[in-house]
Amino acid sequence: MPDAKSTPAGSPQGKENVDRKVHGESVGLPSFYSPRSRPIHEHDGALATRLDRLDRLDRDELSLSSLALTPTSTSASTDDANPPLPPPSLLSPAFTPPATPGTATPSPAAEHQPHGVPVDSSIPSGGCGTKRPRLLETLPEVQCIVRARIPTVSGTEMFLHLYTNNVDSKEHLAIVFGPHIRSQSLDAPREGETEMDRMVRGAYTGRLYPGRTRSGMVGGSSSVDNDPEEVVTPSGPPLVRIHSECYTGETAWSARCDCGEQLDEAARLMSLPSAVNGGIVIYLRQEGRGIGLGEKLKAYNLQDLGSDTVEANLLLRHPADARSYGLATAMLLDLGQEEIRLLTNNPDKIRAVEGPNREVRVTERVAMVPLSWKGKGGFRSREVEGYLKTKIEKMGHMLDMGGLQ
Ligand SMILES: Nc1nc2c(ncn2[C@@H]2O[C@H](COP(=O)(O)OP(=O)(O)OP(=O)(O)O)[C@@H](O)[C@H]2O)c(=O)[nH]1
Repeated sequence: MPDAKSTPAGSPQGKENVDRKVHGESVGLPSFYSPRSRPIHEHDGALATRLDRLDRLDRDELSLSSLALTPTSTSASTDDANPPLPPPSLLSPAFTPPATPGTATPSPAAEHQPHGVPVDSSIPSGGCGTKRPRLLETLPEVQCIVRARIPTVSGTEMFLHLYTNNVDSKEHLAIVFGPHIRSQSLDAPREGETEMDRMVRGAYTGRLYPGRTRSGMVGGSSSVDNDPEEVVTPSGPPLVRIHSECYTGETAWSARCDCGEQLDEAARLMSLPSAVNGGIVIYLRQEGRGIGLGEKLKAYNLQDLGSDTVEANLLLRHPADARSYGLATAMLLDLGQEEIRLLTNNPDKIRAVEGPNREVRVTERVAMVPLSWKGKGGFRSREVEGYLKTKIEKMGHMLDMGGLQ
């Protein structure tokens, strides 16, 4: 593959390379990406078959919550021109499930500190629900292709890591808070690369500055002794959020879900001075719980016609949740994390991210309580109440329904 020197990003050849298969991978990456340190695919021919199989698996075997629910509420006989006024709240205390550890709204004293509850998925009473998601036997292979420092509007800096993998052609991301968390696949030397190549793909220690000529990496491992900032000895696992892409909630200001708020809150918690063990948001491109944006928009129309979020998916012949988390597990391992504190209310996610052989262990679950339930801003809407209610009632989310008024 041509490197940065021979094929500039803006050149016609660079553009042409964007959609070209490289080493058998449909990575769709521009030509200025550095070569992989090792080929992920040994046999190009097997890839299409594998992707096809995984595509099908996504809908069956990888489905975390293929609930056998029969859609019920789509047959509303109301006149389209005169829809009934929504009730003040969709929720009744009668639905409140028994208290589950970690579901309560945290006390004001705890508001600046993400407090979690210990979990252990290996025992039934471990706080991870009872369902066992079906997982692939082996984890996907991932490689961090490039990393860059991102100063954020809150003043905190983070490092954005872009990954490719051997199961799909999407660019999954890890948003890393804490300079001590490093990607092994990024730091590994690549054949024929120069020091400038290494710095351009983000495999350097410390900070870049105009005129810098050395990456600060020796023999594939980071020599962090030249940057005291990176000499951090974590005293425990980092805080991790596994976030699934949500264009509507993160970009289009949707009040149908709390995805945008959750992403912001995860970043805020990971930026706290007390977050000395660092934090990672694994940002997976599985829009709409894996069904894609187009199908999610259809689901929204079905929701406006009376279905809840699960029923709408089923009516469209999708599983209630078509996501998988093997890529997240593999990315966490690449970032050197075998134990994590996970920000979630979703018990399926805990088990799934641990991997088929518990390659990663979730030691603690930190609840994601909507900000408005805590009286800390956020927003309320009829739609988000329905969304959260369905998560609690049908998808086993560990949230205290009492937060819904
Ligand atoms: N199909 C479908 N997907 C939705 C809907 N609303 C949000 N989503 C998607 O749901 C995903 C967000 O789920 P998460 O925030 O990871 O929530 P979760 O796994 O259910 O649980 P938490 O970790 O507790 O937040 C994103 O991919 C959204 O695009 C909906 O109405 N229908």
